[in-house]
Amino acid sequence: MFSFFKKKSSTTADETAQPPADAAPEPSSGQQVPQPDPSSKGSKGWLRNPFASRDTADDGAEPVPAPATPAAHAVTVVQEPQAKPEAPASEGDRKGWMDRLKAGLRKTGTSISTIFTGTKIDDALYEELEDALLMADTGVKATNHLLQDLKQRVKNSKTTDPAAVKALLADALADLLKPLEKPLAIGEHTPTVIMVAGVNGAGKTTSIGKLTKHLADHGESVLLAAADTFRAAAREQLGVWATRNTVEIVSQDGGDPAAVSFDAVSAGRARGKDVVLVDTAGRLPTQLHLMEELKKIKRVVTKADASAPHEVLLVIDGNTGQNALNQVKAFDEALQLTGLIVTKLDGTAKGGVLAAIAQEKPIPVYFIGVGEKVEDLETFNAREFAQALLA
Ligand SMILES: Nc1nc2c(ncn2[C@@H]2O[C@H](COP(=O)(O)OP(=O)(O)OP(=O)(O)O)[C@@H](O)[C@H]2O)c(=O)[nH]1
Repeated sequence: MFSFFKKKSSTTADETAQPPADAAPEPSSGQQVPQPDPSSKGSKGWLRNPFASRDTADDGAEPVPAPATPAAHAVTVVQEPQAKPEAPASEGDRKGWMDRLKAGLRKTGTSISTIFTGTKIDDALYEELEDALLMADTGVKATNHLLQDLKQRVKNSKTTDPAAVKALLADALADLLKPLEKPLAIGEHTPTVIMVAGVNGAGKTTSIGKLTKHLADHGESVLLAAADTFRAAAREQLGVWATRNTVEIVSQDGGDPAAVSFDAVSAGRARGKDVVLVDTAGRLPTQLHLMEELKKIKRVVTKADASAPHEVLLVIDGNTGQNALNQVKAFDEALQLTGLIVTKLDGTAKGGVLAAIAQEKPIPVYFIGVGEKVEDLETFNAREFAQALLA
């Protein structure tokens, strides 16, 4: 069931001809780095990159962009995705995921579901529902929208059974969430560069790891950029995922995260990778200098590849409820987000935040996480989510 769309590459013959001459600078003397294996697709072990030693790393200046081939700047023609998700899931996978999703969302859903156990549809029921939705961090706007929509549906259906109202609420919720449903598309660009941001501990590295596994399992070549240069543990954590999935990683102790990102994207181009995933350090939107640093990473990625980043994802922790909506707004203003990953929906009573996002800042939710295991990250489906929430 985990899926992404593989678009046809719009890369021209010229683009694929040769990487820019300086896209793969030599490591500085003294640095111990293995050389990349050009035939690394499917090779064993991951290769520490030889690109992390650019002298642009710590001088504060933005790295000089690699001179791209003329064709690399050509306008890319978007081709229709081959509208079939990779790796259709078996029925067993699907059932397993729905069970995990239901179990994960139980805390949010229980308080809403119990409202429909009475015998009458009256003002008291709607008031209780309003409270429950607000408690689930659905937010005032989305709660009002859902109540209005639900009352209309109840009127149209002429039902007098509270249990039927629950099913109508699931429909209203699914319709509200529908605009958030969008698959991650890769393959239109080589590589597809995905930058990942979020506050500390939101689940960025874990989600990147899970995503890497899914992509690698589907034969996509992935290169990871450990652009969290502050925290050694974060780099190590990403390194573990790289090892586990036998993908390459560009990593550097300290230094400038923008330089690491530049090197990774340049390496990704030079080595013809399908996907480059850039893991950035956690930060709060109120830490303005760190938000400026994120903007710089994005600018510098564009210098390495004029069309990149192709996706800018924000990872949000579902437990943070309404605050997650504020994060979406703030990070979007800084980075112009293209998608979200919502983690830790397991065990939270605040799963309603997705409705608030749909109502106030409908940025696509590519994936949701309901646990720490690799199979606990899945594509977002509005109807499934609404059904699981009110199960
Ligand atoms: N329960 C649960 N835990 C999760 C989920 N996703 C991530 N985690 C856990 O959340 C914790 C933080 O995850 P990280 O991936 O390290 O978060 P991060 O955003 O990279 O953290 P920083 O690099 O410090 O900003 C880890 O213990 C993960 O196992 C999820 O969907 N559910």
